[in-house]
Amino acid sequence: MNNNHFQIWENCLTVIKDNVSPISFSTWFQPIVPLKLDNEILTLQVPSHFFYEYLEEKYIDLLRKTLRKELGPNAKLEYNVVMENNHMANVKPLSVVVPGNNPANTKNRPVKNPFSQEEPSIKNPFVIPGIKKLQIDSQLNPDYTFANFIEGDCNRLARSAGWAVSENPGGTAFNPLVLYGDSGLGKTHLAQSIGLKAKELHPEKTVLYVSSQKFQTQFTEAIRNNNKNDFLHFYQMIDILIIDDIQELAGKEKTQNTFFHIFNHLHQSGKQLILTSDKAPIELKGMENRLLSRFKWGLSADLQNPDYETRVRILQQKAYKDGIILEADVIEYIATHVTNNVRELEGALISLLAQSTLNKKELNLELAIEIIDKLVKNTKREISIDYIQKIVCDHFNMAVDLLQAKTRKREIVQARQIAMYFSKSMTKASLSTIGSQIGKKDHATVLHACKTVNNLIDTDRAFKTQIDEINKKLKM
Ligand SMILES: Nc1ncnc2c1ncn2[C@@H]1O[C@H](COP(=O)(O)OP(=O)(O)OP(=O)(O)O)[C@@H](O)[C@H]1O
Repeated sequence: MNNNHFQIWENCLTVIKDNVSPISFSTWFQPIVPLKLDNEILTLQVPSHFFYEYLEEKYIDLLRKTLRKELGPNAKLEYNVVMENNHMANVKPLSVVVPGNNPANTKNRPVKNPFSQEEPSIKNPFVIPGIKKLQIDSQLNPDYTFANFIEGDCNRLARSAGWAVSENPGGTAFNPLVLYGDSGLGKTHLAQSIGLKAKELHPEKTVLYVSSQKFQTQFTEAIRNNNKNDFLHFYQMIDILIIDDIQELAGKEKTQNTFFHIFNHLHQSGKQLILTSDKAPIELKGMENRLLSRFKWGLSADLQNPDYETRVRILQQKAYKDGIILEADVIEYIATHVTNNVRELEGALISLLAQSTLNKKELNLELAIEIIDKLVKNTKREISIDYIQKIVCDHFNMAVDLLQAKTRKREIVQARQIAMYFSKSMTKASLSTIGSQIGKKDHATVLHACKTVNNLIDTDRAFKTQIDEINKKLKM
């Protein structure tokens, strides 16, 4: 048996070369430097932790086979990872045992788990090939299941894309899956449903939900404690990463930069990313272009305001879950008057229940009218696209349905443009959300509508008067 580590590794490389693509060979094997051979333990130096993990993930079988061929059945492999500043003094031993599971012999470099409160290190997350998965709390809310997420026209695409992703994480074209839409429309719920379902279907996968705010705080802390690499490595080990409210990273360049590396690593390794945002990626401000362009690689699916039928079904389901029976007229009343978003719908139901229980009042239409009217008056009304369409159509004395009609009739086209114009100026909805709700148009049509209305306001006095009147009605 040849004891020269260079020669042994050279022999291994000859076999490996025949078993991997030329690109993989030059990327993953040529940078490896054989350091020593101690009995049957070959020590290899790898350029980074990421590199080490990648080898472990993709090539451990090949490495095991080749090494055993060279050194016999007791062959073992040990990695040395070069730390970032490249000083040899900083080369940290990070041992991995091949093939025996012999944790007693291993020295492990703990990676700080930013989610762990008291004990910062994860125990041996990757000592034993094959059982090196992170054990972490996924931070998922068990109530946010697909079963509890009512489907409607407002969320159908997002929901089915989410379902597909949970069945085959990292294996669909929807990577990243970006869920976007206004506040309270179910982005967090849906994103977490995907995580829960994926965990159920693929228990071996590591799922993590994190809000952008928490991600940001952890990052700042990692920098302060000189743990940036651990932070990076922790996130690079996740199989399904869900980051909520990505718009909150706007302007945070360093965090974005780190997220960029995490994103690339995960995406390249076939891991799934699920992001939520209050705007379509195209409209996100303060984000690096290279990140934005990556968000567009997968699918961006929006969540819209639920229509009346969906609101009714959501209320029925929530009431059922709370174990109460609501008369149809009570549900209809709430669904008609609380139209902004699902969170407010839930709030209305909770107020109604509380009032009925605390004041021992019967939960009937009379109570619903009393409570909901107060609630609607007290909430600073966020004007919804539905409401704008209704007011615009009332003003022109036409049925609301006509705005959805496929027609080029001048009055209808103009009413549609006016509704789009007000939706853009009075709601936070994106151009595409507005377009899809008003006549199923695209964002370019909405943009054109806004320009046309602005031009007419400047040039046509009668038109401007109409706009002022509608504006007044909307603000009443
Ligand atoms: N389709 C739905 N079916 C049942 N419940 C829903 C649905 N959509 C939203 N909800 C409920 O509405 C509430 C608000 O949803 P969620 O927090 O997911 O909204 P969000 O879009 O993430 O809001 P934000 O942008 O403010 O974080 C949650 O309690 C959620 O369970």
